[in-house]
Amino acid sequence: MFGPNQNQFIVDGRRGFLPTQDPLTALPERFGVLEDLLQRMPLKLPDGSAGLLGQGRLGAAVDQELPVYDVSRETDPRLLTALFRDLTFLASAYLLEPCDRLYRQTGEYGLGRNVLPRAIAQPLEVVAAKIGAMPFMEYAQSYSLYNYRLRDPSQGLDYNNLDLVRQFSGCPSEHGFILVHVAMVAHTGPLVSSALGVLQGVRDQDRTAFNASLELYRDTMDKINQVMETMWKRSRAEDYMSFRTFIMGTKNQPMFPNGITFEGTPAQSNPRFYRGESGANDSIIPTSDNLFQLTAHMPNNPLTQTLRDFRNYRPKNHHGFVTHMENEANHLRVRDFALRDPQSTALYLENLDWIRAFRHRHWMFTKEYIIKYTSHPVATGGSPIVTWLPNQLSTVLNAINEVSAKLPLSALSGNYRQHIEEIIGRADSQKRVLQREVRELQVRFPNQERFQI
Ligand code: HEM
Repeated sequence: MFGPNQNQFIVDGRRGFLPTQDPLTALPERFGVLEDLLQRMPLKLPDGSAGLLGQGRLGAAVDQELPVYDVSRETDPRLLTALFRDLTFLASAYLLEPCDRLYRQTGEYGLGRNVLPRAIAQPLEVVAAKIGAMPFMEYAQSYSLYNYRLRDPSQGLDYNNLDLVRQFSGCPSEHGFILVHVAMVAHTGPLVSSALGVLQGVRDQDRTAFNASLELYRDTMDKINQVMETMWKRSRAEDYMSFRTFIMGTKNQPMFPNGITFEGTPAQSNPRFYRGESGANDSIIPTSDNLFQLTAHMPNNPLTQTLRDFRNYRPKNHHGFVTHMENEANHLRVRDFALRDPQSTALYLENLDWIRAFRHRHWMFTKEYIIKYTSHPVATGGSPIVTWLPNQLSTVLNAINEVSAKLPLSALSGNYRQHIEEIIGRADSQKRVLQREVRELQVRFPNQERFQI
């Protein structure tokens, strides 16, 4: 177990990056008005009628109905995380409701509300401080990993047994989008244990144990990628823009040129700028980047600084684990240890290939779900839409190229050698395609931060 404390997110070989207990799905009665507003909030309600967002009445309903809850005496970590989830959902709906309405009429976002009212701001600030989060919607503790319920509690965390707790839109594609993330993260127990095993293998200079952990990491990444592939059918590309507005942040976003203020809080006059909800706050890829020392090979540019900034938007223990991976892998020189043996080098390459597969599929998602439909230049997390993801994808492609140059292919046997050759060839051709795509997209999105692939 890594970093035990009161937090709902522990990081261990059992639950991986999921919360240690399944989320609290409804608030206690004393928070009845908040629960009721959230039930009435979605664009479309389960009976097909328009909810508060669908009627454009969410802001007014919050202003008229929501009391200023005193949460200062709440100590139950499960309730605190549920309150954080629920207040951040309401905050984002409140701030972005005007953008959603305008986007649906004109395709433009206009301006969001720039003041978070006291009834949301005050308890949110308190709850966020208690769980060690920024007071804004995030991937793990609100939108995604703390937003599922088990249909049948006696069954496991399979996608078909999952349902949402909170939603903005209420459409099936929103359900699929969020829960595919959860179903992927449900496989991260072995990812965490094998990552620790890789480090231990180097520490003990135990080649057999090192290779066995690399194999488990590879096989787990394979499973995670298989679940990721189901996104295409579980969340339709043409629906994504209809619920994406609500997960935008206030940092680098033209809808919030002066940030937002939190009414009735000690720092009320300070404008706040927060990154929006994004899969970039998931910990699978940062763990992989760090374990395989890819982060150390990222170019020194503003895009890589953005990658670092994203790492602050996650539960404290996720952050601690990801940082531990980076420090230990660099200290132990995982890559050098792998390169001293052909079998380890091949396994290391296979792992790089799964990171490539993840990022390549992800780049396809971004083109098909977003870039096809909008010229808005900033992604929900505040990164430039056409250059940030390629910055990292090209780092992986380059690493495959560099590592493969050091692998004596003749040391590998028949079919396995062929498999590794395919990995090398694919990375090479994807790099050329990516170079061309980014060049072309930069014409349509001229002000993106530039970089060299
Ligand atoms: C329709 C599906 C998806 C779309 C359109 C999408 C879109 C994006 C975009 C635009 C970014 C850029 C960061 C930002 O928000 O500013 C991003 C980052 C990221 N997303 Fe997604 N995403 C999708 C699904 C997923 C899934 C299922 C995962 C699984 C955990 C995921 C994990 C990530 C990661 C790890 C990053 C950072 C990538 C990197 O470090 O290179 N995404 N996503």
